[in-house]
Amino acid sequence: MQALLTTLVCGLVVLTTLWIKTRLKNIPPGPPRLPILGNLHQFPSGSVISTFDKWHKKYGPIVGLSLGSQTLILLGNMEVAKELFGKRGRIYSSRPRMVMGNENLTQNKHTALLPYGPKWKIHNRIHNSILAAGKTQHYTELIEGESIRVLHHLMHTSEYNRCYTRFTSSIIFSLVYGKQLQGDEPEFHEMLQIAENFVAAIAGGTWLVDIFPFINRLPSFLNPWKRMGNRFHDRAMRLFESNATHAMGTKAWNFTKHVHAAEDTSGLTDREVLYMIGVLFEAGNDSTSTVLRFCTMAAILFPDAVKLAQAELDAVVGPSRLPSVDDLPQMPYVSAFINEVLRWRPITPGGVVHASSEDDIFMGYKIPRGSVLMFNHWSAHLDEKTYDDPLSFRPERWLENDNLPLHAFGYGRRVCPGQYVARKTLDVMIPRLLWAFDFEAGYENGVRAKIDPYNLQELGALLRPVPFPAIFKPRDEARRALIDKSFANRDANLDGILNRIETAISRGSEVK
Ligand code: HEM
Repeated sequence: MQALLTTLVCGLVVLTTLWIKTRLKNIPPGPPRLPILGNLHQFPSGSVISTFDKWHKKYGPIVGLSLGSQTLILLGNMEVAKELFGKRGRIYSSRPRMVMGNENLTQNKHTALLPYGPKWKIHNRIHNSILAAGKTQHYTELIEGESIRVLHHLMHTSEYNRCYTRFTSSIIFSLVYGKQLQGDEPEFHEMLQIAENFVAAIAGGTWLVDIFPFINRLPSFLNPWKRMGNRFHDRAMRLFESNATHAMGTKAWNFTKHVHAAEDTSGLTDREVLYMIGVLFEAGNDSTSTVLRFCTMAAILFPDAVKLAQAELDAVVGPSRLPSVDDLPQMPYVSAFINEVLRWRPITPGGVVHASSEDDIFMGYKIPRGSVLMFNHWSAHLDEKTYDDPLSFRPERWLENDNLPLHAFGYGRRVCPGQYVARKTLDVMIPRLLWAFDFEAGYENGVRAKIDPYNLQELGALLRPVPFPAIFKPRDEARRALIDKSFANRDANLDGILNRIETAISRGSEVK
């Protein structure tokens, strides 16, 4: 009996090894693999981005790895990402199976985790109905109004992190639920916590249930992953429902009303619709505010670039009015500064992973069906073949070459649908910050802090700077007075702003 068992186990091991070997034959080059384990033992436990970057430097722009039975393909420059996610998007636009993330925590309702298929297409169509470039042009008034609050707060508080989070959250919350956020509302904190818990749960390493998906079929009392998923999902659902109820009861236009009145949601349940709307807050608040944190870091570390941007702002705008997005075409250096922030520290260094749905051959290599593909934004944005002196923060590079690629928002069919809102938010806020303030490192225990541009936190798909103290010094009294006056006179009537958005959208007019 024991001999039979040993033969069976040995047979299974040999078959698995042969299967993996066949599957991995001719995949793109990568670090040497062990039988069965593949590259699991080399998989970084600390900084993923620096290990992947080393592999790209050694093996080229496309690196093949094996994690047990899973094939992982890293894409390290724009050309390969464009080819696979762009031209061959039909087969490279899905997501890998995520038992914990997709099936348990979000119960097949989170846009970013859905496989490519009919349900994702409905989410994407509806998201684009409100976030496309043509719609986003009408949100300038809302974003500019919120930006004045940021300038005013930064003159009175050193808590710029909270200030940026409130700013980006309030823009999305106003559009989606028709309510501006002051920063102390319970629903705001609950939304932030759900988003944070979601990122932490997805980032917290591989779940046992993802390695052995069959255990997810165990009954509830033996299945802590499902129980945790149910609790998490119900909590998010309750909040999305109560936010939507508030949104439907407001006087003015908002995204929730638009979806219910004007979009074809057949194919989704009512709860899926609420979730699809709620996802926008999760995806949109931390991302854009993190770019502002990196912008602040760059502004402290590179005062010469700030001076050049300020000289341009002074020439085009002067001290007696705030810059607006209409000024940007006359301010190439300031526009380049914004691009450079997005390039220098990509906030999603590995993008969001894709999965392939067919076997494919690329550059002579095999990419087996079901491979996981990661567009490595960090390596792509710091690639010395694409960018001269890539580690330096040099806005000038965008003026020297207007064909430089920038793909902070991903590529292909899964490209970020919020990219235009995000970019508009940065196009409003960054010039205003540069116009209003000089930037300095703050103090820690009475000593001037040393800001390290490599002091970064990798949390799942997100890259953030480790919080650092910063001082925002108004550049002169005239600017200080103008910010105070603009804050006092700002139009705080959100309903009016939202109604103007609705009118502009329904006319399809080109007003900003
Ligand atoms: C600077 C800010 C932002 C950056 C850098 C960013 C970046 C990204 C990236 C890299 C992806 C994955 C693309 C891929 O799979 O290839 C993504 C997905 C997504 N983003 Fe953004 N994003 C930002 C802001 C926003 C905003 C403001 C919203 C909503 C209002 C948003 C909504 C989404 C959604 C819903 C997805 C999932 C798309 C899908 O799976 O089909 N993002 N974003």
